[in-house]
Amino acid sequence: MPQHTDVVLFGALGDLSRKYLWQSFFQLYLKEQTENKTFSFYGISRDAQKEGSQKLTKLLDDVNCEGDISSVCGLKLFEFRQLVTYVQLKTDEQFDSFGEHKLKNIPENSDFVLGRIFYLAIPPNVYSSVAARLSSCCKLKIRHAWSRLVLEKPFGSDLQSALSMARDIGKHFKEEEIYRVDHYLAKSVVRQILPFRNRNFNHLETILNNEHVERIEIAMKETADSKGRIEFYDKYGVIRDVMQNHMTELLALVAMELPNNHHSDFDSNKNKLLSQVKEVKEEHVLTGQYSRYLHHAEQEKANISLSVYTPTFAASLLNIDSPRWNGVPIIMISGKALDERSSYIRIKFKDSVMCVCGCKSFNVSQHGARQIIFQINPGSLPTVGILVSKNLFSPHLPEGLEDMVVTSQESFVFGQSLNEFYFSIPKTNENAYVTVVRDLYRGDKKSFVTTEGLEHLWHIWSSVIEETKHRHPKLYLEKNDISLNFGYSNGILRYVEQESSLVADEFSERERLSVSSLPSHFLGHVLLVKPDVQLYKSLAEKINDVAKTTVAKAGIFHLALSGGSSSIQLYRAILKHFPKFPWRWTHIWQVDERCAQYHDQLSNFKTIDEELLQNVRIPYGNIHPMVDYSVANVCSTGSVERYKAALVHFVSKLELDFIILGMGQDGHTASLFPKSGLLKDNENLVAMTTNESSVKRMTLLFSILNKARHTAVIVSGHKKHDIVDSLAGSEKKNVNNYPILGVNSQSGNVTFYIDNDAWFGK
Ligand SMILES: O=C1O[C@H](COP(=O)(O)O)[C@@H](O)[C@H](O)[C@H]1O
Repeated sequence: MPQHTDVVLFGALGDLSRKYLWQSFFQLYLKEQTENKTFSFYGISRDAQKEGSQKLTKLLDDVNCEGDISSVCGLKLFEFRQLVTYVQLKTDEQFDSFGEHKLKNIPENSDFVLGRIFYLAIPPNVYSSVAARLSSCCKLKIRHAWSRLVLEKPFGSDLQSALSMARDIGKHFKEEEIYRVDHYLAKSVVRQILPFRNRNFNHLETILNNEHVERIEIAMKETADSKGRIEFYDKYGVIRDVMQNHMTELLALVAMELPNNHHSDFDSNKNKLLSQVKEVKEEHVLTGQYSRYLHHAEQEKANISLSVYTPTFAASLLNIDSPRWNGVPIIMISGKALDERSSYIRIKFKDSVMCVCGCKSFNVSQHGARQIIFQINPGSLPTVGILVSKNLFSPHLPEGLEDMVVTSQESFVFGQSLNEFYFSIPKTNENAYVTVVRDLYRGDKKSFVTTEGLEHLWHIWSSVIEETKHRHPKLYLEKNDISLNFGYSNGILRYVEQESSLVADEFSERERLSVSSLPSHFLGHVLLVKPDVQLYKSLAEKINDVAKTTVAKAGIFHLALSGGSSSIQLYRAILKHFPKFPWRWTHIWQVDERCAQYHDQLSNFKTIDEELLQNVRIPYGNIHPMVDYSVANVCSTGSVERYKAALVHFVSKLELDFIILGMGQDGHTASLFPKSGLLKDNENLVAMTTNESSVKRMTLLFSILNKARHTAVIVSGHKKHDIVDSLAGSEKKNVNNYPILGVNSQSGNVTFYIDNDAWFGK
C-alpha cells in the first residue's frame, strides 16, 4: 500500500532542531523515501511567516550528506529542502487552517496509509495546550492512518507534575501514540546491550547477579559546563537532567530480566526492574557545583539565591530490591565541567581467584579486575564499544557488533591495558537522533519512555531531589578536581577527602572511641569537634555559604575577623576551597586590634592583610582596619569614634553578618579580658582596653558582637585543652571570670569550632 507521512516539527528554529533534528529527518528521507513512500515536512514556530521562513532556509543550508559525495545524496538533499515548508502556528485559526489546507488528507476508505508525526521540540509547559490543539485540528482519526506525538524531556519535574502532564496529554493522544524521547536509549552501544546479553546468555546470565557482581557503575561525565543554560539548569540540576532519566534507563537495560523478544515482555520486564529500584535517600547522594557556575549564573542574570543550590555534579548510590540484585551497590556519577566526556556502564565482578602457588608468574590477565564495560561515549577510548575482561569469558557477538582491532598498546581502561579486554564495536555508529527518528517513523518504541516507566523513574528520584534542594553542593574546580573522588561504606557516600582524614591518621584510637560520645553543644551553643584541617574547611564552607546567600539577598556581606594563628589557617582554607568567594561585595571588619603600627608583628591587621586580603580581589574601600595607620599614634582618642562611625554608616542595624572570635587560655574573647569593666558595657560599640601585658588594644564590645547574624568561636591547639575542659565541667562560672560566657548572640547562631587538640588534649 502506498503511504505518505507528514512530519510536523514544532520548535523548528530551535537548538535541538538545528543541531540534530533536521539532519536526522533528512537521513530518514534519504533511507526511506521511495515512489510509494512519500513525505512532507513542516517547520513550525511562532515567528512571522517571512522571518521564520528565512531562518529555516538558513538552517536547512547546514543539513548535509555527511561525507557521502554521491550524486544520489546530493539530489535527495535538494528534494528534501524543497519538501520543507515553514508555517507560523500561534492561533487556533492558524492551527485549523494548517490541518485543513496544508496537511495531506485522504478519503475514509482509500487504499493509502497516511501518517502524521508531531514532534514537539518546544518548552514542556506548552505540551498540553499544543496537544489539545493538534488533536482538534490535525490528528488523523480515520482507518489506515496514524498520528504520533513526540515529546522531548523534561517530562515533569517530579512525580506529581509528570503524572499531571501525562494525564493532560492523555486526554488527546492515546498511550500508543505518545513517544517520549530518551536519546540515550538510541545510542549505538546502548542498543547493543540486550542483544549482547542475549547472545552471551550462557556466560552472562549466570554471573549477572549479587553472587558475582561487586558493583555496577553508571557514569555520564561531561567536559561541557552549563553556560548558556543556567535558567534550565537552575530548575533541574544534574539529578533531574540525566540521572532520573538516561542513567536509570541504562540501569534497567543491564539489570532487567531478558525479554522473550516480544515488545510486551520488554516493557513489562523493564518496568518490573524499575519498580524494584529502591527510592534514593538523602545520604545516598553527594552533590557538587563547578566553581564558575555562579559566575555563569550572574552573567545570565539568574536568581543567585537559587543558583547556589544547583548541583552540576552528583554521585548516587542505588539499590535494587530483588533476589537477583539485593546488596549490589549501583553507583551513578554525572557532572558538568569534568575531566572527560565519557559515558559508560561498568560491571565490576567480585575477585574470587586466590593464588596459592606459582603466584610470581601468575598471569596479569588472570589476576586483574574482571569487568564488562559498555562504553557509550568514548572518553579516553579510541571509540565506543563493549569491553569484556579476557579473564571473564570470550563473548559471542550479536549481529550489530564486530571485533575491534586494538593497535595501540597505550590505551588504558580503569588502569588496565586495552589488550586485556575483548573489545567489540557497533558496526554503525550513527547519531542517536538519527536512530530516534527512524524508530519513530517505524513505530518502534525502543528509544521512548512509556507513561508507566516514567512513573517508576520519578518514584525513584522525586523525594531525594526535594530533600536535597537546599543543600549546598561542594564546590569543585573545572576539568580536573580530585576532591570529587568519593567512596562508599555502610550504604553512605562520602567524599574521600573528608572520609580519609576522619578515619585515618588524624584521630587517635582514644579520639575515635570518644567521637561517638561527643556532645552536640558547648556552653549552650552548637559544637563541632574535628581535626584542624577539616575544622577550618568546615568553617570556611560555612562562611562561604552565608556570604553567598547574604550577597544574593542584601548585596553586601560584613565579616569581622579576629587575630591569632588559628585565623591564618582559616584564611588559607577559604582561599584554597572557595576561589569564587564574593569578595567584591564583602566588607572586612576587625573584632579587635593591638595599638601597633602595621609592620609591627603584634598587628592583627598585618596578618589579615598578608594572609588573606592581598590574595583576593576586594575593593579597597571595603577594608576597615581598626586603627589608623596614617598617624604616628595609631590609637588616638578619635579612633574609637571613627570606627564606631564607620560601623554605623556601613552596617545595617549594626548586625554584622559573620564574626570570627577566638578564646584565650584565660577564657577571654575579642580583647575582653577577665574582670574587665567592659564586660558589662552595654552602651558602647567599640572601646580601648589593656590587658596585664599592658599593650593597648581596641575591641568591639558585646553590645555589637551579640547582634551578629552568625558567630564562630575557634578554639585550637592543646594549650586550650584545660580551659575547654574546665568550661565543659559542671561547676557554675560567671562572665566576669570567663568573658567567653558573654557570647550570647541574639540570633542564636553561635558555633564553637574546637579542634581535636583543644578538645582531647595531647
Ligand atoms: O539529555 C542530556 O544529555 C546531554 C548529554 O548527552 P550526550 O549525548 O552528549 O552524552 C547533556 O549535556 C544534557 O545536559 C542533558 O539534558
